[in-house]
Amino acid sequence: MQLFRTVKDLKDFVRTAKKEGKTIGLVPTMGALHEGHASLIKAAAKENDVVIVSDFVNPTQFGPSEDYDAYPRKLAADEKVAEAAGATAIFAPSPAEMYPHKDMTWVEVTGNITKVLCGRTRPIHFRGVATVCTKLFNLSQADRAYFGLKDAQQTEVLRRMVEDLFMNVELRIMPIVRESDGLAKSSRNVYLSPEERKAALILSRSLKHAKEAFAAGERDPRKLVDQVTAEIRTEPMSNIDYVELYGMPGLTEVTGPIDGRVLLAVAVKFGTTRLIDNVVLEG
Ligand SMILES: Nc1ncnc2c1ncn2[C@@H]1O[C@H](COP(=O)(O)OP(=O)(O)OP(=O)(O)O)[C@@H](O)[C@H]1O
Ligand SMILES: CC(C)(CO)[C@@H](O)C(=O)[O-]
Ligand code: BAL
Repeated sequence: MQLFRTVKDLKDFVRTAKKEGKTIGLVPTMGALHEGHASLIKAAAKENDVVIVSDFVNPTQFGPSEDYDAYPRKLAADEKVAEAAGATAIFAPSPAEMYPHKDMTWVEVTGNITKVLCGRTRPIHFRGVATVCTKLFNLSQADRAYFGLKDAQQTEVLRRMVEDLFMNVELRIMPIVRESDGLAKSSRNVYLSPEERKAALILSRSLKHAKEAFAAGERDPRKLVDQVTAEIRTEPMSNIDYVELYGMPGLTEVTGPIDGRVLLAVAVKFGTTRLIDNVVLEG
């Protein structure tokens, strides 16, 4: 597996791969790779000749009081995980490589999809994600790009961007990988104290109960949301940011399903760590 630190080196690699008629899969990440990322890399390796993993903590998607500085950076370990999962190359640029000019060119998806849910507390977040993903799609010339459904709103924002800008990349959305006790794998889990880690299990547990209620016939969005909210509140260490449904009329301004799915999504803080999770109810 090759490591590229510069835009030029990545471009040279991509040019050669394209000349050889190879298909390219891109897995955008912020590093600190875990089994969730590995599942995306494995899927990409199955479907493409070449797999490029980007490993870049993107400054433009963090708000001023967020965890950009604290975010874990582990390139040496990431190289091992990426290679074992089947990556051909890892692209780990500096912020100056990715953002060479002070005067920025932004890509911004407007409308409710970027303003609700995570957009309420992270108002500049999706502009940073859309901008960096556009750069990564252009640099990698990927045929397919792989994202996790854990960041469900992100997948919907990117789907709209790709559609609106006629980008030549197919988005492949993969299921959430969990710890054996149910906690969704996340690079931010390392911030949790042992007590917070235990408390955080309320997310997957309450979502599982909502799925059971939906399977038993519950179709009132308010009741499903209230059920999850009430269960999360039984955990004293939790501090709810949102509990919302996607793709079901009645409760949220986000219209339309995500990738054809009805999802119940949550964002909850445990201490200073904000975790997100969701469950597919239908689709
Ligand atoms: N548990 C998981 N299962 C499947 N995909 C995942 C999982 N965790 C992250 N991903 C996906 O990996 C990609 C890169 O995510 P990122 O590097 O931000 O990791 P993360 O663990 O989600 O970190 P963070 O906790 O900061 O959100 C995204 O498409 C994300 O949805
Ligand atoms: C897609 C992404 C790598 C863009 O920085 C990031 O938002 C993430 O890790 O989900
Ligand atoms: N996985 C989303 C990256 C972020 O929270 O900034």
